[in-house]
Amino acid sequence: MKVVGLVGGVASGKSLVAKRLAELGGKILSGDETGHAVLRDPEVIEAIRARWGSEVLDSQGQVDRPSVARHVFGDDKKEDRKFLDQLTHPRIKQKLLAELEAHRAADEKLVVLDAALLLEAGWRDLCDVVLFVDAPHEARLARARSRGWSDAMFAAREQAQWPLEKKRTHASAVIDNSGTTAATLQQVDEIFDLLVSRQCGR
Ligand SMILES: CC(C)(COP(=O)(O)OP(=O)(O)OC[C@H]1O[C@@H](n2cnc3c(N)ncnc32)[C@H](O)[C@@H]1O)[C@@H](O)C(=O)NCCC(=O)NCCS
Ligand SMILES: Nc1ncnc2c1ncn2[C@@H]1O[C@H](COP(=O)(O)OP(=O)(O)OP(=O)(O)O)[C@@H](O)[C@H]1O
Repeated sequence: MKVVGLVGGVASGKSLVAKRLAELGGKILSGDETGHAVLRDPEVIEAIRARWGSEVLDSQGQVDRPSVARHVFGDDKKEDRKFLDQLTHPRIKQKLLAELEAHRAADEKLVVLDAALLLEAGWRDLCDVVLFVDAPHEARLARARSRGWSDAMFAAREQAQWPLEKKRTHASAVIDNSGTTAATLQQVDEIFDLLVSRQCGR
């Protein structure tokens, strides 16, 4: 089984690449979705309530993510972000490991780990290869706007991550998503062929 990690800037196209790899037979693990599951853990909810108060919980007692986001993204919020990362990242890794083991047991050929913070969180060792999805700042900003993010939200999340050049140097290959989606999907197909098909004896 090959595990492919996807990294890149905010709104660079990681989900687009992941979706194509899934169409080609890969199984997707999402760092964001696994993080959301961790926020439903009662121990995590209690730690969050103790730090920021009941106002970050909704009427069902679940974590209200936009409220937590306001506490952790921003230049002056490093300590709060560190708190959240230390609370969630080990639990996310544990879940990812369990899912990887289940896929290995089912003899899956390819698993895709779509996780913006894969490198920052120290999950590189879960992957055989890491692909960096590249797109210019302006395109990413425009794509983020079209999914409802303000420019401030975009900048604050970007600043909370490694600089893109640093991410790129830790990747095994780069996918250029500065053009049409068709051009990107073509690159994904080629990489998939290298990763899986040829090794399966075709
Ligand atoms: C802060 C939270 C509550 C905001 O939730 P929200 O629904 O608005 O965002 P979502 O989880 O979908 O993440 C969207 C993007 O934000 C960025 N992001 C999320 N968490 C972080 C972080 N701790 N540091 C830097 N960037 C982050 C990533 O680019 C991610 O792809 C949530 O992201 C969270 O619990 N983060 C900590 C866990 C984590 O690191 N998750 C990402 C794993 S890849
Ligand atoms: N080549 C492209 N041309 C036009 N739109 C694109 C292209 N690639 C991605 N998009 C659009 O840009 C947005 C962001 O893409 P996507 O969700 O794949 O990025 P992401 O890296 O997974 O984002 P994040 O991790 O920040 O959630 C989506 O709305 C997607 O449809």
